[in-house]
Amino acid sequence: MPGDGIGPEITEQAVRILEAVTEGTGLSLNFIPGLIGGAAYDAAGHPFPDATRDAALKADAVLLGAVGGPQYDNLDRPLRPERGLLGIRSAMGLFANLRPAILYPQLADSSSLKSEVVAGLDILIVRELTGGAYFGQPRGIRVVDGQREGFNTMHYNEMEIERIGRVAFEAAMQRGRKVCSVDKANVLETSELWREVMIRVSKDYPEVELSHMYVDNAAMQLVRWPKQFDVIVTENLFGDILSDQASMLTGSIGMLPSASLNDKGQGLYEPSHGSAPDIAGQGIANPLATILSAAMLLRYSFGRADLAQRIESAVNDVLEQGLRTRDICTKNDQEVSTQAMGDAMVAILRR
Ligand SMILES: NC(=O)C1=CN([C@@H]2O[C@H](COP(=O)(O)OP(=O)(O)OC[C@H]3O[C@@H](n4cnc5c(N)ncnc54)[C@H](O)[C@@H]3O)[C@@H](O)[C@H]2O)C=CC1
Ligand SMILES: CC(C)CC(=O)C(=O)O
Ligand SMILES: [Mg+2]
Repeated sequence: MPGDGIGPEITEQAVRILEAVTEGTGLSLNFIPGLIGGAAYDAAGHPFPDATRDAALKADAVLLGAVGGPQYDNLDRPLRPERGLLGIRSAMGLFANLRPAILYPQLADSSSLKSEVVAGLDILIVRELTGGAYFGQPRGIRVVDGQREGFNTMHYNEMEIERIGRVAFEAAMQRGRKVCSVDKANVLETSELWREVMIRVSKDYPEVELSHMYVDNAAMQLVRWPKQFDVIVTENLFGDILSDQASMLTGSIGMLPSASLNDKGQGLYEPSHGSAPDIAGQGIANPLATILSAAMLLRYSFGRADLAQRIESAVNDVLEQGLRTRDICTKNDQEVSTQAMGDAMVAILRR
């Protein structure tokens, strides 16, 4: 599902990479195109058409570009492209969003932070994806005392908190065995319950160290000393914001992939960034976040960690060759287009 803006440019490259890496491996992927976001609104009058829903629910995995654009910003809210994305996340029950922020060593100078602050960075943000203010009812704009007032509702029940907690603790068991739960328990009741449930879940994982941090402090700590974190688990809105922030530790938001998983073994894979209308159609978008999301697709939806690693190692190789899209290009590098980055990746994978 390419979606809008740079979506078609970056998914095109990710599909080429998936085709190249699976060649001759016994895994043959059948790609079914799907409309989502503004592209779906233009073609079918809705950002998440029934045909897209049906195809998504039948698929093993969904690869998605991004949705949204200024031409859609004045549509009624239910018809906006972003609602298509929220719709597919909800329809597939994709409650667990994994956003790994890993610094490829060649990009230490592309980060806005000092290289010693980010060198060796490897953190995983586990973001709850189907609850919180993005989905809470009631919501709307109403008139109160003659004034228009916007309102949203944030709520989380114990089941929702527990299941995302378990995802974070299980992930930590495979990594550095530390979970930092980020909340706003000094102010919000949802966070008070969140913290209580995280402590309860942690009892089942005695090898994992659980800590808690308020979200404002977490935003500061992420740029002060990000390597203190292993796994961060947090609710939907906080995770959305903190993951964009963490992306800059890796050099660019164009490097941050994501996997969104449900409890039926299905997944949706998309870069953490949006449709970047400011650079759409220019052939300069970084396709690596989407390509790394395709690697996550092979790992989580097809059990092919071997193929995922081949893609990740090819990303390392193209960076080693000095190839950079504009967002990660510093003065000694060779700037290449979205397509040329894809070409270089395919050449490495077919070698
Ligand atoms: N998952 C999704 O589909 C998301 C969609 N959006 C939508 O995207 C549209 C634009 O939103 P923004 O806030 O501007 O966020 P954005 O993530 O699209 O762009 C932010 C900045 O990062 C740059 N950027 C993003 N991806 C890049 C890439 N792969 N290579 C190089 N540079 C890249 C953009 O050029 C822009 O300067 C809006 O309509 C928004 O609602 C925003 C976030 C997520
Ligand atoms: C556009 C939003 C629905 C989502 C978002 O910003 C994200 O998932 O990162
Ligand atoms: Mg976001």
